[in-house]
Amino acid sequence: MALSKLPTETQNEGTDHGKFIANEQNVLQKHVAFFDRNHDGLVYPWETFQGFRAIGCGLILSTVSALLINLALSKKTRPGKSFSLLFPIEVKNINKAKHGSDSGVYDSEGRFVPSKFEEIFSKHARTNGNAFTSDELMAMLKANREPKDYKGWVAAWTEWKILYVLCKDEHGLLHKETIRGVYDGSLFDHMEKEKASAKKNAVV
Ligand code: HEM
Ligand SMILES: [Ca+2]
Repeated sequence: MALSKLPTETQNEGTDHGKFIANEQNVLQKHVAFFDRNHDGLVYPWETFQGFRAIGCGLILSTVSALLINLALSKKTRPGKSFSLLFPIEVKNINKAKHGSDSGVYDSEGRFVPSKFEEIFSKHARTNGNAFTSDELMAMLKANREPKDYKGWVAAWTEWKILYVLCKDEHGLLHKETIRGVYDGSLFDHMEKEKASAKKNAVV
């Protein structure tokens, strides 16, 4: 076998005329690619901010999230590279930014693990089966906690809490299909379109 094209070297390097294309297998790349607003494979803090604004988050949440996410993840996704004051996140290495105390639905390569996805509902969505109440979500977070992994606890709590606040229905339920969409990032596109059309209707 020719060594010049090892799959591990090429699998995350998709580009089309200079545009970064997320790897189909690495679903975590798709989760993050929404925030790479100009598709160059890097998410800068202002792009994280723009992405949060595009899905309807307020100024304060968008600003604080952009600063914290880029400060926390930039170095991890730039192995071997020196510190950058612009705090870019490299989408192709996003699996290196995984933290502890997560659900395990993304594996260490950023792939989506269907059995883990089903497991979070069979174990924790006790009332409805296909949706979480707020209490069930908190119970899941607690169950996922690894001892003394305080950073992981905060990261997981923040991810799930923001998702819950943004996407719960009128009965306070967070649905399975919504959660599926957050894993592959399609939820963000959907929210952006909804927000844009709501704005358009408000103007007309
Ligand atoms: C409103 C925006 C966002 C929401 C609601 C959100 C929500 C989530 C959720 C629910 C998970 C799954 C955690 C688990 O399986 O336990 C997750 C994982 C992850 N997210 Fe986001 N996310 C958002 C934005 C971002 C951004 C901007 C980045 C980075 C640029 C990012 C990077 C990650 C990473 C690296 C993981 C994997 C964590 C792990 O499995 O250890 N997310 N996110
Ligand atoms: Ca970018």
